Amino acid sequence: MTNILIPYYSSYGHVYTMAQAVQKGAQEAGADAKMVKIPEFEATKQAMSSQEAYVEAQKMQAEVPEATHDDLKWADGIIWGIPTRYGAMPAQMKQFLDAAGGLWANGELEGKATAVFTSTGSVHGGQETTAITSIVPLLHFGLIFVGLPYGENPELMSSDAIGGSPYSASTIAGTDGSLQPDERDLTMAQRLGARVTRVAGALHN
Ligand SMILES: Cc1cc2nc3c(=O)[nH]c(=O)nc-3n(C[C@H](O)[C@H](O)[C@H](O)COP(=O)(O)O)c2cc1C
Repeated sequence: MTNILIPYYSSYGHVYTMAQAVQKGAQEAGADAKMVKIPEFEATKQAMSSQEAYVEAQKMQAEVPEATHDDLKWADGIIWGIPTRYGAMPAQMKQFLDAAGGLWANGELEGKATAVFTSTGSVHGGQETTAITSIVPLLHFGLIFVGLPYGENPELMSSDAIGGSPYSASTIAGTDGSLQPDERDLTMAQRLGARVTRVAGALHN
C-alpha cells in the first residue's frame, strides 16, 4: 500500500477541511493516508487564546496528531497544507522544515512525491506565490513535485473566484474567514490526493 502523509497547518479550519478532501482522494486511490498537524508555537497559542474562531478551529482538530519527522520517513508521498501568510508559508511550517535538517542531510526524503494545497483570505492574496515559493525548500529535500494539471481539472479554466491553479489545490477563506471551500476546490483537492498517490506508488515501485 502507498503511504500518503498530509501535514497541514490551519488556524481557522479552511486548510483542515481541504486536508480532509485530499485525504479522501488519496484513500479512494488506495492509499493509507494520514493527516497530521504542524505543531503550533506556544506564543501563537497564547496570543490567539481569546480569539473564538481560532479556539473553535483548534478544538475541531484536537484528535489530529502532531506531525513528526518520523511521519515524513513513513510516507511515500507528502501533501502539505499551507495557508498563506504575507504571500508565503507560515513560520510554523518553515520551522518544521528547518528542524528536519537531519532528514535533508541523509537524503531521506529524496525521490518521494510531494504537492501542496493552500488557502488565502482574498482572491489575489498569494495562492500561487505560496505554492511556488513552497516548492523551493521541498526541492532541497529532493522531493519530486506534483502539480494539478488542466486535463484532470477543467475547473481551472473557470473565471469564477474559486481556488485551484496548476501549482496547487487551494481555497479562498474570505478576508474575515467567513467563506468555506467551494465544492470545486474540494474536488480538485481530492484529485490532488489521488494524483500524488498514483505518482508516489509508481516511484515507490
Ligand atoms: C499573519 C497573517 C498573514 C496573512 N497573510 C495573507 C496574505 O498575504 N494574503 C491573503 O490572502 N491572506 C492572508 N492571510 C489570511 C490567511 O491566508 C487565511 O486566514 C487562511 O488562508 C485561512 O486558512 P485556515 O482557516 O486554515 O487558517 C493572513 C493571515 C494571517 C494570520
